[in-house]
Amino acid sequence: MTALHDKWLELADVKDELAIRDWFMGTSGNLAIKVADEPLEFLVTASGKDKKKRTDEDFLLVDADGQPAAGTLLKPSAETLLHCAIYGKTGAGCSLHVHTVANNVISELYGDAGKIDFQGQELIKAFGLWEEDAVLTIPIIPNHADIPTLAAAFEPYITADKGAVLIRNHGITVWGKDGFEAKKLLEASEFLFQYQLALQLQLK
Ligand SMILES: CSCCC(=O)C(=O)COP(=O)(O)O
Ligand SMILES: [Zn+2]
Repeated sequence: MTALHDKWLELADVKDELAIRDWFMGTSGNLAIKVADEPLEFLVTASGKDKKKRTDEDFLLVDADGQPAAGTLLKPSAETLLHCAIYGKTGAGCSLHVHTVANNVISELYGDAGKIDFQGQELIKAFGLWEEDAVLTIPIIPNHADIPTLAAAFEPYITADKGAVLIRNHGITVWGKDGFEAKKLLEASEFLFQYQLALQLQLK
């Protein structure tokens, strides 16, 4: 089996699991997985597809600039530049972007603050934060329609091989060393968002 085939299957399996959670509403979301470092090549979801379906045209290989690495009729995700920024700046191997109601509402509630902090929550350990008083900070950036502008706003927050950034009233992008870690961070983030929204309802 080739690295490309292995990585294709790894990303397809992650995609199926996120689809079961209904995290690809209205064709939203995009996923990527690194295939090679030198030169950088990664698989990214084709733009505008129904990501709940599994097909042979779900992903295409792109280069460091997000351009197709081989002749194809498929169009890379409109948000490929964000994945390029992650692989260009870190050793991450997988990056995931989904739109959920919870991540959108949290991004709007905390958008003016530019971040949301989580402390005293067991699930922040998913991000490697094991200390008693540790704080997980998830930055929130504006949702620029122009993707190069969005990628430029996103880039300063790519500071480690794993992380998460909320895009206001749009969605979340997470990255980690492989599909397993990126999915873990995504699920942990969504748990924390849902918890925060449920808690705020109780406090009213
Ligand atoms: C229909 S959702 C608007 C575009 C978007 O935010 C997204 O995540 C999906 O775009 P893609 O080009 O990756 O299909
Ligand atoms: Zn999006």
